[in-house]
Amino acid sequence: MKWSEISIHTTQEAVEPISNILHEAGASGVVIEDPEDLVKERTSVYGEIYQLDPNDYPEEGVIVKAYLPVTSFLGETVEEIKVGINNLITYDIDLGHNRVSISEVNEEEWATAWKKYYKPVKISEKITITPTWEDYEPVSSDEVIIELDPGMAFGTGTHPTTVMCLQAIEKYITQGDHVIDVGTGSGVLSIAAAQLGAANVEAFDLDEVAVTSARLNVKLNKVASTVTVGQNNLLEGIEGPVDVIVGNLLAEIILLFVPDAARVLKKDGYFITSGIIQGKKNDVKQSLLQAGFEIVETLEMEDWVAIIAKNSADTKEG
Ligand SMILES: C[S@@+](CC[C@H](N)C(=O)[O-])C[C@H]1O[C@@H](n2cnc3c(N)ncnc32)[C@H](O)[C@@H]1O
Repeated sequence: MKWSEISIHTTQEAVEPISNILHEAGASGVVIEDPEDLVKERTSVYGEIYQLDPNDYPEEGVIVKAYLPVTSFLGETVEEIKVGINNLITYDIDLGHNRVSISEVNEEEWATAWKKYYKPVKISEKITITPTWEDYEPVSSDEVIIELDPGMAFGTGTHPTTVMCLQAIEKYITQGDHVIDVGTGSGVLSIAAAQLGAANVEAFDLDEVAVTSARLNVKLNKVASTVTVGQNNLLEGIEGPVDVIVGNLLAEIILLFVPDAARVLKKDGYFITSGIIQGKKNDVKQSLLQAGFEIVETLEMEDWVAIIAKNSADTKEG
């Protein structure tokens, strides 16, 4: 099959919404070329992304690439993508150069294009994420290794919003917890929660591709007895009480389900939210406080913010 590579030169802030648009348009995965990856402070403390070639990266801005099968609808799909990206301006998202280019690649190039970017990465004190094709040997006995096939849904584990969620999961989840993961993508956060001792994890995503991908990754990591994956819109129709809710979604989407999170969480349960750009941090904080949450920690990485909030209100169920 022939593949077309769509490449968008944009900003760090726009990477996540553009990735979502590409997924919605049928891209089976997204590659992010961010020059900051070449100089990340992770190198000494939290491992490194090996063998990155500076020639693959832009001098400034970020390049987001995705691969679309060449069909007779390709022209329309590309137009839809461009319109979707331009609409992001209405959410105050800086698009930078916003240069979109298309080129054709063959199947072989497509397969290797992926592999060159994904290497084992140590994300936090305990968690290392490794792509399925790498043979990774644990360095210590308590290391938590998550194997992911990143080619299918959002969540290679290395995006700053995911990294902060994983660090918060490691800190706030305790043995036996019941956890809900809203917008599971590749399932990475649910797998981490299960491996760190959660007794029960419910993972939800609106996108069918993500549900399939998360199920596959859950099986691959042998946590299917703890993690169930289902298609659902946010927390609609979900009952608690649970100990922890994690949601790595854009601020605009988090704001839609803050009251539901308070309803479903136990008193003193944690709501780990990420995917928030700096400019939207206070809106999310205010909404959390209004719903009866107490803010216990705010994490920041690049332009992104994660907020960990504790439910001070009693739930109906709990
Ligand atoms: C930024 S990705 C996060 C993926 C993964 N949890 C991670 O941290 O890497 C957001 C995910 O939320 C999903 N999503 C978006 N809107 C949603 C909704 N209304 N209900 C459930 N999932 C949604 C998207 O399909 C996508 O998989």
